[in-house]
Amino acid sequence: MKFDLVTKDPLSKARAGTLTTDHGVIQTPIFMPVGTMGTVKGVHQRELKDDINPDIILGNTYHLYLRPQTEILEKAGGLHKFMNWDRPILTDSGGYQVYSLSANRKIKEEGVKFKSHIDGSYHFFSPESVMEIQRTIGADIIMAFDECTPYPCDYRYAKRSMHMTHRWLDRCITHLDKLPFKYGYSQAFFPIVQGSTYTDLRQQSAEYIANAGAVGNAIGGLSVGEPAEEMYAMTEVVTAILPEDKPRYLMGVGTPINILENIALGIDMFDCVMPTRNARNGMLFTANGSINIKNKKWEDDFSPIDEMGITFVDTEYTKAYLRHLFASNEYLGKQIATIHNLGFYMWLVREAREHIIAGDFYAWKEKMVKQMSQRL
Ligand SMILES: Cc1ccc(CCc2c3nc[nH]c3cc3c(=O)[nH]c(N)nc23)cc1
Repeated sequence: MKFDLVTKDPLSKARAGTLTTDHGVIQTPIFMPVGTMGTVKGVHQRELKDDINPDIILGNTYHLYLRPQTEILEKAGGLHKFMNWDRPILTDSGGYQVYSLSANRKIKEEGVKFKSHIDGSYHFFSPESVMEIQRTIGADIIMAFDECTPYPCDYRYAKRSMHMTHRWLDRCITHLDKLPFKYGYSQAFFPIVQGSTYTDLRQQSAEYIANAGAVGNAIGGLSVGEPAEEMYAMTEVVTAILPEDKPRYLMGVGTPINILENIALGIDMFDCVMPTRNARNGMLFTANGSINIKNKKWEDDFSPIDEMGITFVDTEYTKAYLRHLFASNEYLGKQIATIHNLGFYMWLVREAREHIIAGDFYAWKEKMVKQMSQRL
């Protein structure tokens, strides 16, 4: 995998880049739609390509391991073939999902024992086993097996957990070196910085991850409920240490404003469940703030969903119609809102890229942050 930095912004640490993988090119800054179970919920792969056009989507090791299970994915020739998506895919390693989804899990040095949220059966993830699972899923970018510390968490716990994440990282790398690619294309491996919201731990973890010399690096342990200011402060500390010539992925972030602020701090890749999850709840993001389409005030508003929207739903349907679909619990409503929100997130990061290249990103960012803070 190759990463070329196209340009840098004079007034911030924002960068525009191009990431080349065996399944295609990724223009950064990029937003990666979450496709947990091998689908971006409610959106056909054809709509995804034609109307939202993300350079890369995310899959989930935890979910795919439990269902359809790795042997099915292997028989299919990997996740790309299974879901008929021939562009890049990134999979998370499953640690975070065990911590956030499984009722009772036991984290030990060896790995994590957990109960399936589907049928209650017991399973065990280790750095070695999730490297094998991610080889079989076949994503273009795979993540290290880490422990995402909860927020808040005390210093001692954060320190112990960070050192275990570093030992797990070494085990991932050692094991990965023994596992050939399964489907004839290469897979890039990203380690993950932890350290909770403690500056000294974040610096230690960033140094350790930078020394691993991977082709890309991720920042974990954030977007777990901490105040935005703490998220920005930790991002600043870590991006000062991570190598400039490698892509930086801030996991689980975030709102449109979080994304612009973190682009200014030198982040290149983002993922978040908000555009898809909030869409299913009738919450629409726009350049002028957010809209709760279920609100009665839209029931006779026959204006387009979003005059400045970039997807077909924005101009082909009215606010009144979309509100009606939500009021009647019609699943077309969720589909329309999902396409709108993902289209808005793609527009936002593409606009950011253009302004970084034009050299006026900082002023544009300040204007957008104000504009998007409105409640419509
Ligand atoms: C499909 C998919 C869903 C979600 C993710 C990212 C999930 C995610 C976080 N989400 C919010 N904060 C997060 C922190 C971490 C983290 O520290 N480590 C890992 N491995 N994942 C995180 C990746 C892929």
